[in-house]
Amino acid sequence: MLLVIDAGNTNIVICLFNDDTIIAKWRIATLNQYTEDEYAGQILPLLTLLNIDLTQINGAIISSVVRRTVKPMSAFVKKYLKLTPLIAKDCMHDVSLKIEQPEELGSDILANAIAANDLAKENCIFLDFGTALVIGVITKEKEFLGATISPGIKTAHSALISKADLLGHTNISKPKHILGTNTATAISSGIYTFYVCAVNGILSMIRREHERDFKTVITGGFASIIQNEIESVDFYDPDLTLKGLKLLYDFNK
Ligand SMILES: Nc1ncnc2c1ncn2[C@@H]1O[C@H](COP(=O)(O)OP(=O)(O)O)[C@@H](O)[C@H]1O
Ligand SMILES: CC(C)(COP(=O)(O)O)[C@@H](O)C(=O)NCCC(=O)O
Ligand SMILES: [K+]
Repeated sequence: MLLVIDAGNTNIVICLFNDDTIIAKWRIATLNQYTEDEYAGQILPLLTLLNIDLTQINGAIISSVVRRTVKPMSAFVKKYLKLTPLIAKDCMHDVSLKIEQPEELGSDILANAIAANDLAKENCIFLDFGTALVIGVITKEKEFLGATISPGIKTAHSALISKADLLGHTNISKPKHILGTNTATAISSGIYTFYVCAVNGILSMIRREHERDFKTVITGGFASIIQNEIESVDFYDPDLTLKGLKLLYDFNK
């Protein structure tokens, strides 16, 4: 079994692949400066709950866009699973990065690109609705052309309410009417509608700039609330990043 760890800015997702199938997946908050033993305290009970025999885990890969998590996560895998994990950022891959500073590219974005290419087998735009909203492009020939990085839905919402004295927390969901009739429904509609328009706008601008068609693949914690409003989503895969990391692992093992 392969252990895949994807540390994002909000959640660390931990999953187990048995061959190509995800047999378990857990999310923990990306909090604090944890030690390897604290990660063990969080993760080992989850494995035990499912009666996972630790000796059956024979590989591990870690992707992190949160620098402070890399060392202790890696130390956790070494100490408790007796494995040396691959670090996604240091892995070889066959994507041609048409960008100025390849070393800057988040390994979650690279993983998404690899999985989107594998899934769509065509020129593809992938959208990841996490802490950030990342919209990237990978061609059929595995050229990564670049991305847009915007505030994610919750990030934009938090920024708004932290700056506005009279605004409080609201759930973001598809509004019944565009015009809210109280503060909560006005914010909910405002954030939701803003993202729907922005995403559809960015998609059509990418298509126009590149004068070709693209399949679209969406993922990330907030993808499910917005997917029906995005014009022509070809694939919704909540596990896109994890699957990309598995492909990266296979390429490097
Ligand atoms: N399975 C889920 N169901 C519903 N909401 C989710 C789920 N996973 C994540 N979220 C929400 O999405 C947000 C962040 O998504 P995620 O893609 O995990 O972010 P990041 O990769 O930046 O850590 C979280 O704040 C959480 O509220
Ligand atoms: C863009 C991101 C913040 C997305 O993070 P996430 O929303 O998954 O937590 C992350 O991929 C990152 O820090 N990337 C480095 C910059 C770059 O990829 O160009
Ligand atoms: K992510």
